[in-house]
Amino acid sequence: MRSLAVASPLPPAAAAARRRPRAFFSFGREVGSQCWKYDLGQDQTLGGSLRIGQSQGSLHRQRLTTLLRSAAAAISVEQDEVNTYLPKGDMWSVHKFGGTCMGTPQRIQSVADIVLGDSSERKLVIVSAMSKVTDMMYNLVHKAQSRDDSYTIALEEIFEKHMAAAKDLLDGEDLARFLSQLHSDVSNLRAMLRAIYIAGHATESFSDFVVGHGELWSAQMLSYAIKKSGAPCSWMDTREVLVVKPSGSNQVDPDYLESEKRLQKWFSRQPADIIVATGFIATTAENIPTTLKRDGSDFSAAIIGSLVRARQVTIWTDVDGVFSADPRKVSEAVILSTLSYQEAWEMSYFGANVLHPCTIIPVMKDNIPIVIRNMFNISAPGTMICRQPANDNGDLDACVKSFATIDNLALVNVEGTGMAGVPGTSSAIFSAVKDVGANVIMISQASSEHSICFAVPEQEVAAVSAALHVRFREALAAGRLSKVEVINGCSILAAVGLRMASTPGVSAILFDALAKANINVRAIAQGCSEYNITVVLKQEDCVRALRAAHSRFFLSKTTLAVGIIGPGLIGGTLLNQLKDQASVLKENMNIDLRVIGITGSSTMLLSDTGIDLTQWKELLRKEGEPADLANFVRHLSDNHVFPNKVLLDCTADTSVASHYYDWLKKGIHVITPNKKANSGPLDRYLKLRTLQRASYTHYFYEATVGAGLPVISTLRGLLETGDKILRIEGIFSGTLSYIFNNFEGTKTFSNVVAEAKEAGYTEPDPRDDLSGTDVARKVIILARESGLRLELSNIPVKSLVPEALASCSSADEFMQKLPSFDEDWAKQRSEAEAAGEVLRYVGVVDAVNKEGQVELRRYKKDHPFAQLSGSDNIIAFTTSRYEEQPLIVRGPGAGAEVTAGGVFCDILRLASYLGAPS
Ligand SMILES: NC(=O)c1ccc[n+]([C@@H]2O[C@H](COP(=O)([O-])OP(=O)(O)OC[C@H]3O[C@@H](n4cnc5c(N)ncnc54)[C@H](O)[C@@H]3O)[C@@H](O)[C@H]2O)c1
Ligand SMILES: N[C@@H](CCO)C(=O)O
Ligand code: NA
Repeated sequence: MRSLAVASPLPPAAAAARRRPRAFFSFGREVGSQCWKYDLGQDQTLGGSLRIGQSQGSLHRQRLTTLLRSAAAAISVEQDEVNTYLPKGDMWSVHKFGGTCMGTPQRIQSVADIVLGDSSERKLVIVSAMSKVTDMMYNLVHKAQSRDDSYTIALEEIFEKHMAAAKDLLDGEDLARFLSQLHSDVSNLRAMLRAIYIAGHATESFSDFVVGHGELWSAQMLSYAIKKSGAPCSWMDTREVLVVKPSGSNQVDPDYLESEKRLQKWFSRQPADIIVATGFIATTAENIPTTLKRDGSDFSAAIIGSLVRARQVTIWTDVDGVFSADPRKVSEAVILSTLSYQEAWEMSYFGANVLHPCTIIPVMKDNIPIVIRNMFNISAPGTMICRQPANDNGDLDACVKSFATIDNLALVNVEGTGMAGVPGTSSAIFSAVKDVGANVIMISQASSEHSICFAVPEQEVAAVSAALHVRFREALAAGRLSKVEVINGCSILAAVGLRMASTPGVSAILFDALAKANINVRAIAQGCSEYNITVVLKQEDCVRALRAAHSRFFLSKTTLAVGIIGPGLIGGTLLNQLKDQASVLKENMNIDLRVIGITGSSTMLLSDTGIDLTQWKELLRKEGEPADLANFVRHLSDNHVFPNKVLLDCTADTSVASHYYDWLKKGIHVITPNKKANSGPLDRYLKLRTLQRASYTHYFYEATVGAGLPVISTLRGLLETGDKILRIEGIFSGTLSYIFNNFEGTKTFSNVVAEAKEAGYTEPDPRDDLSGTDVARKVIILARESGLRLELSNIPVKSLVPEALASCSSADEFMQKLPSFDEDWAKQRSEAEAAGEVLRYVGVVDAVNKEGQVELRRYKKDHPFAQLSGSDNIIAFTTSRYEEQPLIVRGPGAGAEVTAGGVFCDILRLASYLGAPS
């Protein structure tokens, strides 16, 4: 049972007057019931006409109040002395409307409607000045004290603004009353500003007095607007009630006792069910007007909420509630339904636009919930800030409530062997920091005590560093301290959540998300309260880090920004597959793929948020800019919105492939069907793989061998589970497979080659296929994957390109001249046929002898290699485990759809490595 005392003893002087009646009333409310109990004191005689004896029972609050009032009236006790009128407790609901909510007469009317729509018995409404008015008022004072006489015009504008609003909103007597007050206030202000103008100076209290008029006028307008609908409503100048004392720079402490007394007094004079009170302004104990400084109106609402023990304080604003991260930086940020006081506190510290921490203190002590709601979307339930978050579902991911960032910081690192075990070092460091007035945002010291690092705002770091150099001059000279180092360009990312405390694994998830987004963490701090994990990172990584962490904790998508190089046959087909599958991936697998760049060899198309894939070709043609690979890659790596980025190289270009190392180094994942990197110079290949294995950056190339067939993944599976590769043998060329499967005597050789090219099986230049180079590359790729250190030149290759055509300047010329060799080919074919054999072009990785071969062989017609059709590849793995019967992978090994499908599989593999569900 909570005591809700509504009466206070009379002052001793009054109590001493025996003839005067005394009234000690106390009210209590049974938790969970609407029954009010009263106990009307001790056998009191309240004058001749009214006698209330010992009495106890249930009575409705309203009837009791009426009773008390008539008792007071009947015995003609001065109201001040009876002092029993301010009820407290659950009947009160406090609302606060900021400047934006009070921005126009229409909005003020909506505010009135919201207040009237609240069914609470009593309502206390705190309002700010109409939007921009506070700034206009400060500007008035500024102008006047700088002797700029345009202050008179500025004052006139303010007057006009309020007059116009009032005329829109009110009518009749109320309008007249308001306008007359406005006139009189403005003429007082004019006089006061004139004085400031002459003096060339305004004291803080003068300035506070002037500025507070914005709230006075908006409170009056709203109270008249509410009254207009017939509800009894008074307005309150909180300077009569709210007493505060300054406490440090730009801060005040409320005097609750004195404020409560004054509020009682005010209420006993003007009891009303709806009170509209001015936010922001207050008074000192000496009755000098002042303000509540930062976020003052929220603070007013919280203090008054506490004074009346409100059941709830609602802060109305223009957002749906508190977001899990800044929605300008994380588009998937969600509205939180509840937050604990501590969480709100932590978040507001980190600049999340929640509440000023001081706003939480008054309500926290009385356990009053604050609800943040959107007055422009009243269907949104908003965010409730209260003691116990209600939506604890025991889920590890739900431990983090929100993420916040602070930019423009510098880290200071003080390091040296002379610090360990020497008491007073940190005190000396921070007293030097204090002396230059810098604000320390975060501190971290490892237990070895050899270094202390802390973050300060970047603009304060020069002074801090200079002060430390002076303070530690001797220690630095003597080598006890080795350095005072400044690291500029830092940001803080903080994860906030009450339930992180004592839940293992939260930091692991956070750091895993950061590592996967290739973000380097420079410093870490977590207090033992465990509400907050703070990491310091490079400012340029900050938004990406925020998004990576947020998407890992908040069921939002694994977002992958994709850059496609080479929108030719494979690249173009892939783009179409991505277009068709994007929404399914989003829905079913929480993967959000955004193609933010496409570059061909002459034109490129860039987008910050994602290219519309239904018309990528048209957009590339119409809106494309000249291709520039360096700029293209920069576009991707400079994009700080998407945490994960991948470049898809769908060219056959050696020079594009030569950049993979740099891209991986930048933290950009690489996926490709291009064989050039893995079959290029061995040292480069090894360097690339070493880098990739040492980082969280991925490099996938399944489509380089057997197109979409699971060749690389099968080989890896065998190797990783400890199997030993003995031999890999097969038909690795879709083109050559197609050619020999279809070169059966009915068509010429050159015709079949043209068909293979037409079907999209060949390399951009079919000579790469016919020369055996393409097969040799695949053999090299598989050999290296199996651990052999071979160069392309180590593999003897039987070329099918007639020597005379090797020097053709283009693929077209080659195709034109090829028919002149048809006869030779017809001859070779019939010789094989006569022997009951077929021609097949095969590749071999001989892991035992550490060598590879690529050659045209003849096989009996019943050999498995002779049974293929279309562009089939067949790859036989002979291993320790598959020694008798090889493991065989077979199927179409070239062609646009299957190859693009193989690349797509790699993209999804990447997404799943990055945290998408598998
Ligand atoms: N066709 C298949 O069945 C198949 C199968 C597996 C792997 N691959 C590989 O896929 C890759 C693409 O083959 P494709 O058939 O789509 O070739 P393609 O010639 O149709 O497409 C390549 C595209 O890359 C562009 N390009 C070339 N150099 C570029 C550069 N430096 N910068 C930007 N763009 C550039 C070209 O303009 C063209 O649009 C090749 O590496 C190939 O080996 C193809
Ligand atoms: N040109 C290649 C494409 C697949 O890598 C082939 O024919 O096999
Ligand atoms: Na493959």
